[in-house]
Amino acid sequence: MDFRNFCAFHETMNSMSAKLLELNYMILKMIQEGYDLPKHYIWETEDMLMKGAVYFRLMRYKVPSKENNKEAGENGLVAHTDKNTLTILAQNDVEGLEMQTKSGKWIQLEIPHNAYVVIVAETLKAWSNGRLHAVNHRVKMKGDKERYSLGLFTMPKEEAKIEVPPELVDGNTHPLRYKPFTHGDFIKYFVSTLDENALDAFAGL
Ligand SMILES: O=C(O)CCC(=O)C(=O)O
Ligand SMILES: [Fe+2]
Repeated sequence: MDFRNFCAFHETMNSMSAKLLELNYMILKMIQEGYDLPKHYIWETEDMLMKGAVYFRLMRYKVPSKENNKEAGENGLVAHTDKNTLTILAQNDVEGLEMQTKSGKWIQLEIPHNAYVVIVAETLKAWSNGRLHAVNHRVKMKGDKERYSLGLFTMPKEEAKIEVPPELVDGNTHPLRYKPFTHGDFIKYFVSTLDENALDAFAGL
């Protein structure tokens, strides 16, 4: 890539990440409005859930080799839940992203051209008192085309205390599921255990 092309590419990536970040904030706001939370939460929750690092990643998935192809295409990304707040993904028109239903079945997404996928991550699940589901997902490559995806991942600050708003707690239908925790402690615990259910360690009172 020559320098001029590189600058144009850089500019496109910058304006795309800015737009996706805006969309990320907009979705969070819609979630809060959907729960009918008092207005002051909009700022407080943004501060709690969105003011840390923002990662914008381009991912490349190679065409599976012949041997792997025979074994139903093991290339891709292992099953996981995201550990940030909200993830927004875009892809070139090569499918491969799969989501696991609550009953354990894997479904391959058919993502329309130019569409985005929004994934609720673990911290947002905790904040919502488990009302929002952080879906288990993976990438399985099968065909003969490379797949590219672009992801924007928003995260709380390390020291941000994740607390369920009292409005989302209801003794009968939604008792408090997570004690307040800092995002840094959650990530430290996850990195040291690599336990996909790390959030459970912050459950209970
Ligand atoms: O590439 C994709 O579609 C998914 C990527 C992903 O799940 C991740 O990076 O956490
Ligand atoms: Fe993910």
